[in-house]
Amino acid sequence: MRHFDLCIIGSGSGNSLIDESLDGQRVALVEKGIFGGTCLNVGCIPTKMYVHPADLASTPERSARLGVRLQRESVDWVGIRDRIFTRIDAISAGGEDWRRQSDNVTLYRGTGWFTGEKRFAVGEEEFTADRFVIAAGSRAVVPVVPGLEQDWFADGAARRPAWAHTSDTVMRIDALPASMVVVGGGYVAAEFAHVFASFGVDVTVVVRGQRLLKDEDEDVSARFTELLSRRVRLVLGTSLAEVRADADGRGATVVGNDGSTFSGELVLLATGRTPNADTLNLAATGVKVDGEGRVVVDEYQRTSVEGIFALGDVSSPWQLKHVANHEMRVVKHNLAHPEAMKASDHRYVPHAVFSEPQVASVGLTERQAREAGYDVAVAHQDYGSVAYGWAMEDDSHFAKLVADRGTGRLLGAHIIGPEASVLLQPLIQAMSFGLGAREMAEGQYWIHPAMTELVENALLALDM
Ligand SMILES: Cc1cc2nc3c(=O)[nH]c(=O)nc-3n(C[C@H](O)[C@H](O)[C@H](O)COP(=O)(O)OP(=O)(O)OC[C@H]3O[C@@H](n4cnc5c(N)ncnc54)[C@H](O)[C@@H]3O)c2cc1C
Ligand SMILES: NC(=O)c1ccc[n+]([C@@H]2O[C@H](COP(=O)([O-])OP(=O)(O)OC[C@H]3O[C@@H](n4cnc5c(N)ncnc54)[C@H](O)[C@@H]3O)[C@@H](O)[C@H]2O)c1
Repeated sequence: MRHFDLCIIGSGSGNSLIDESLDGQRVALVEKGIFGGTCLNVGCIPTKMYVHPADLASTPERSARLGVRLQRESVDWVGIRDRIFTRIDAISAGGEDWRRQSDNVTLYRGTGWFTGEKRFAVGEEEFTADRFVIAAGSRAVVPVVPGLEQDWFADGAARRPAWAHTSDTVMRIDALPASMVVVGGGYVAAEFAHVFASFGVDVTVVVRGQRLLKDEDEDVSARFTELLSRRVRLVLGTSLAEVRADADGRGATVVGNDGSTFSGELVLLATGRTPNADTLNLAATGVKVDGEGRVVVDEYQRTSVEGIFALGDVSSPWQLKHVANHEMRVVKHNLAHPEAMKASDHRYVPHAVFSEPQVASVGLTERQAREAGYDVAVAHQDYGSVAYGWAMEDDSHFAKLVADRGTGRLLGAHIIGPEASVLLQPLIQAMSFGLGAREMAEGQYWIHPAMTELVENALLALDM
């Protein structure tokens, strides 16, 4: 049986582990799907390559109130799609070729699973390795309701009806549908609702709760829900009970728990992602999994088995690429320096939702801070209160800061509005490096009249 020094399962963030620090080691890299993983092929990168044209396509909606009347003439879906995937597919193929050519890496293409203690199989081949890194990611969850078959969405499935999609397939459709129903109220629903509504599709979003982006600070989530409802048909408080394919096969009808029905040429299931840990037969090698289906890791990304690490969506409660990348760098260090391991830093993990409007957030919401017992100061600053916001005639967006009067430091920062993901970054920096809110506001120049004055004024508005 073949033996490796290291086996990496998953070519997303796992592929980035391989560099000159592994020269001279025999490495097995196992990948069952498109080379390069979720972010590159079906996640962050293509979605944002659609979001930017969508921002442009929706400009007429925003510019008219400033006296600039524009018209969206047309959206060349096929042109946009092919531009995006010609670029991405080439990166994926190039990355795969590069790995095939490396002297010390053996690329296994297929689904792998553990067959024993540090023993692994891919198809007919079985091998052992001294060390493993489990970087197998997550997959879209398909609700178990009548009318949806789980098999349609399995790897390489051919039977899926043309109307049924998850984020894995919806970006490659042949033509824009006239109408679509999005099920879910999280990141994927928010981003694709923006993309398709901007491109002229009649979008209905069906959410089981009362708000979209329910894990955001309540003020942000409430404002986002209100603003998106101006752009799409938003149906709140309705659980998915059934999906009925239309008789002519050209669409489907989503049925809510109260019997309400919503029809679309396309149905996008945006109902979360689950770790792929359950597909790896981890019990055979003794790696523990928690109640949420995630591989259990400690702060050094070590699993319950010595020499087996895990990183990214398969083990992390944050299903975010910057978290997977951070954990990958930690694992890379810990593989090379077992005597001086580094811990992952999950203190201030930010995220952004690239919808219209954008939302970005880090740290505690106001409710979480109060429940944790802090002496909480809160500042709420409207975009429209600073000079650049006047230029935009903004009346919808804001930044909200949550701080601890005890230490003078920020506990959380939440922004909804244009470039929220960029405006948040200095606040992430302040929290990460322990900079006090007042010091941050007063200890530097803020360019006038840039939008960053929103952050300056929010900091100054904290009553501390
Ligand atoms: C639509 C969408 C948009 C997103 N946008 C953003 C964003 O804007 N910003 C952000 O931070 N995050 C975003 N994410 C999340 C981000 O893509 C993930 O957090 C990240 O890609 C996870 O990386 P990973 O390395 O853990 O897993 P992956 O990149 O998924 O890699 C895991 C790999 O393992 C392979 N694999 C799994 N099981 C096996 C097996 N048994 N045998 C062989 N191979 C196996 C899979 O095929 C896959 O290629 C988005 C996700 C989606 C779905
Ligand atoms: N910009 C980004 O960083 C970005 C973008 C897209 C995805 N992602 C990552 O991918 C993950 C998956 O995104 P997502 O939007 O699918 O998940 P999510 O967890 O953000 O949202 C899932 C939504 O589906 C609803 N839901 C779940 N089960 C349901 C059911 N049976 N019936 C009806 N509704 C149901 C939930 O209430 C929630 O509104 C995110 O958690 C995020 O980490 C990140």
